[in-house]
Parts: sequence; structure tokens; C-alpha cells
Amino acid sequence: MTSRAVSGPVRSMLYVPGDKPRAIEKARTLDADAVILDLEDAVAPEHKAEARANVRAALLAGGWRVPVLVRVNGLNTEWEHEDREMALLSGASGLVLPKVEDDRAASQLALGCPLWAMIETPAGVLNAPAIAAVPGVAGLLVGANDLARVLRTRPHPERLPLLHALSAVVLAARAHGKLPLDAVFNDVRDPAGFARECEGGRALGFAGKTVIHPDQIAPANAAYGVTDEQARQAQALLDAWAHGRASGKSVVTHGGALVEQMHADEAQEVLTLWAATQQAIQESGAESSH
Ligand SMILES: CC(C)(COP(=O)(O)OP(=O)(O)OC[C@H]1O[C@@H](n2cnc3c(N)ncnc32)[C@H](O)[C@@H]1OP(=O)(O)O)[C@@H](O)C(=O)NCCC(=O)NCCSC(=O)C[C@H](O)C(=O)O
Ligand SMILES: [Mg+2]
Repeated sequence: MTSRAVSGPVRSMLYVPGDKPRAIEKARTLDADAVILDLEDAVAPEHKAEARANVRAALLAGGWRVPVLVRVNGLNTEWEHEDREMALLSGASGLVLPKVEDDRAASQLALGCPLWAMIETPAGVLNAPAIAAVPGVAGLLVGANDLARVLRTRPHPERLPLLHALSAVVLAARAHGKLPLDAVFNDVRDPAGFARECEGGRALGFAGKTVIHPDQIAPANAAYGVTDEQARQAQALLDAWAHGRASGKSVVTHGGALVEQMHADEAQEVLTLWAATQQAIQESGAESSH
């Protein structure tokens, strides 16, 4: 059975270790916009085969309310081929490939299934535009743990040492119409730090956040979603714009601020995201928007 493709908003993408059947079952009931069943770093070498079998069974059992991706092991590992074959034959919504460093690696895997490329090495960051340009690539996911280790950066509350790389990923993805997803936040017992990082990522232009724990889903959905009030404000701006244009004006003001075509386009995007989120919530029978 093929799980749903990623077509709606991806405010939150939940990693679930492939060797934790209890967590896999729980993921079915959670409100993440997409799930990543992980075979890579969350799974120790001696559990790789068992994890692959669990993920296969979970995919074939079907009944998922949201798209389910599989993070396979890296191209240079002994597990990648079997992981990928399993994911493709079991109907995964997409593959997540770790440590993508160039467009050749991305092109090799972006066949038959949407590919989500993880950018988590210096070469990956430098080649992010070429990776994002590969037609089968659906989005770029930042892997900040690996990146920080290789760059030898120090932790920083505002992620200043990683700012250039984070922005480079957003730029590359947005330039090619792909979705940039922010990195995980490791401390699952620090809701304030998590919320701050979500706000920071949202401000940088990310479309959503990868998360590792059920408690991180609702705050990520809130940070990357559109509230009813924001939707109302966007509609009011569009109404003012339509009224001004109908009276022959090229630009208008709304609430004292200049409104040009790009502001109207932005407001339209907000409304589209709001409507898509409402629809996804209705279809999945999940949470209310806030
Ligand atoms: C981080 C954790 C190890 C914390 O585990 P634990 O302390 O056991 O969590 P809780 O007891 O609070 O769990 C409560 C219930 O929630 C379920 N649960 C926990 N995590 C998940 C999850 N990710 N998906 C689904 N369900 C989850 C538990 O089963 C409990 O359920 P119940 O039995 O009903 O009470 C743990 O959260 C965890 O393993 N998270 C995922 C870690 C992971 O996937 N890591 C790999 C991806 S991130 C990465 O690799 C980074 C990237 O590549 C980079 O370089 O940055
Ligand atoms: Mg990583």
C-alpha cells in the first residue's frame, strides 16, 4: 500500500526510530504533518535489520493519516541498498537521504519516489543549490547535529554559528521551489528553548521543523501554522488591495502601511497555507489549528 504523498503543509515532521515499535504505533496517533521512520542514526548497527523489518511492516499495514517517509542509511553504507528497496516496495511517501553532498548523489536516488535530501555537511551546504535543483528532490532537511560536529561549532542559543548554513539551505530550497525543513532540537525537556528555535527558524524562512518527540509537535505546528487571526488580517489586506486596484490605484495603503502586488501575493500565500492546513486537519481528524 502506498502512503500519501507530501502535498499539504509540513509544519512538523516527526522522526521515529525504526527499532522502537511502540513509538511507531504511537506516531500513527500524533498530529505531525509527516512522519520519518528512521533507519539511520537513531538505530544502532546491530538493530538495523530488525528496524528495517519493523518499518516494512508498518508501511505495509497502512492506515497512516499522514505521509510516511523512510530515512535510509547513507549511500556509502552496507545497509542503504536494502533500506531503499524495502522503502520503495513498501509504498513509502518518500526517501530521506542523509549526508547528501552533491547533485549526483541526489540524482541517483531521486528515482521513483520523492527524495528529501539532508544537508548536514559543509559540502552539502556549499552544493545545496545544485542538490535542490534535482527534479526529484522534494525538500531539504537540515541535520544540525552532524553539521555542528563537522564544523566544530559551539552551541549557541540563537544558533549564530550555524546561521550562514541555515540560511544557505533556505535560499537553495526556495530558489528551486522546494521545501526547507529546519533541524531537530535535541532537548526534549526544554519547551521554551524549542519554541524560541521554532520562531528563529520560521523567521529565517523554513517551512517547518523536524522534531523528535511528541511534545514538540504542537509547538512546531503553532509556530509554522497560520492562526485564524493571521488569516483574517491577510483577507483584509487582500480586500483593501482589490478595492484599490478596482479604483485604478497601482499601490494602496492598508492600516497605514504601503501595499503593493508582492504584499498581496504574500497575503494570498498565507490564506492558501491556512486553507491547506484546515483541510489537512479535517482529513486527518487531527487537532484544531490552535
Ligand atoms: C528523545 C527520546 C530518546 C526520548 O525518549 P523517552 O525519554 O523515552 O521519551 P518519553 O518517555 O517522554 O516518551 C513518551 C511517549 O512518547 C513516545 N515517543 C517518544 N519519542 C517518540 C517519537 N519520536 N515518535 C513517536 N513516539 C515517541 C514514547 O514511546 C512514549 O510513548 P508511551 O509508551 O505511549 O508513553 C525519544 O523521544 C526518541 O527516541 N526520539 C527520536 C530520536 C530520533 O529519531 N533520532 C534520530 C533523528 S534526529 C537526527 O538524526 C539528527 C540529524 O541527523 C542531525 O544530524 O541533526
Ligand atoms: Mg544527521
